Amino acid sequence: MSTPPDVIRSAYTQLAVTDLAKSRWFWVDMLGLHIQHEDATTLYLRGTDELTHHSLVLRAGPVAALDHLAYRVRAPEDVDRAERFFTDLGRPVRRLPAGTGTHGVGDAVRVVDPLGFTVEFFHEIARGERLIQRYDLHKGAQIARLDHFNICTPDIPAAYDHYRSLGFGCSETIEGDEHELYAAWMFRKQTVHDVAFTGGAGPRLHHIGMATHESHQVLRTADIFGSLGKEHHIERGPGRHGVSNAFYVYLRDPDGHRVEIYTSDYYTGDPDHETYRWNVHDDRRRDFWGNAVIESWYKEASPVLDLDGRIQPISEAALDESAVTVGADGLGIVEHS
Ligand SMILES: O=S(=O)(O)c1ccc(O)c(O)c1
Ligand SMILES: [Ca+2]
Ligand SMILES: [Fe+2]
Repeated sequence: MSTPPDVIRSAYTQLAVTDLAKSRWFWVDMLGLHIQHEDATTLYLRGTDELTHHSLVLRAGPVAALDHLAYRVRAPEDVDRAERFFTDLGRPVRRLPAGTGTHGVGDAVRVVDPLGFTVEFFHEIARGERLIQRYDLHKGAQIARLDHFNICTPDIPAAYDHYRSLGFGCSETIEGDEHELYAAWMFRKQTVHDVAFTGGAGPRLHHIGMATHESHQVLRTADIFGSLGKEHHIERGPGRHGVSNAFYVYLRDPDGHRVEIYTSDYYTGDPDHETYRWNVHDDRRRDFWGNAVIESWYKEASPVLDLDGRIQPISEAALDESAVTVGADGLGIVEHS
């Protein structure tokens, strides 16, 4: 296997949206993302702490779908490494020299990875002016930055193996009594995850996680949607995660794309960082206070496009976490002293 690219972090998501004006209302007016650039068909957005051009691209299209995920790599040579790595895997690969891909991004390569997701690897990207202390421009959810991608895939062990081959660490897992893998959180930057896997039919995008600095911004997000009678966009939470320990709320945008407003996870940067493993019967794993996970959160997700913009066919999952029940007493089977 050839040398993998040196991935720094999850960097941006490009979504296809069916009504750019409605998406602008949700992502800019309500969530407060900063418009770095826009044209008739596309919005380029970023959070207050982000110094690169964008972390979310919304492009008008006929079908709501994930166009591609994008990871930033450490050096220009890592774009070549990515091209070679996925070519050697026999995967579809398309080089996008500077000026031919996403506005603001330089030389890049897009691949369809072994899980069926269209993924871009780039190094060069235009800079954005520093908004970190422009509190006068921090609006809505006051999102600081993109934190992670969460993808639905039917074969969690295969997803784990693929991302391990790209040098990702594993911070936490959800496992069955026989250690079958239901979910995993994997990282390159030194926090809980850049990517996580939710078991289910796939390839589909489960959600993008956007980080705020404080839990009061998560609560404020829910309050803003409630204030405007738009509470139907709130799908799950606010609450405290077991996995990651983050405080969260999940929203659905006008196309049904899921976004998580997420804050306060933890450092994972030491070389001997150990994976924390949850039992699938522990009902604190996904919500630390034992609140149930709404069915739509397990079942609904966005389809993904291939390199030519066609919807990728999906395969059904072998394991279904939502079908796993906790103990009869309502307590997690894993008894805690
Ligand atoms: O619900 S989980 O606690 O498993 C969870 C943890 C971290 C996340 O980013 C997430 O989306 C979900
Ligand atoms: Ca319980
Ligand atoms: Fe998440």
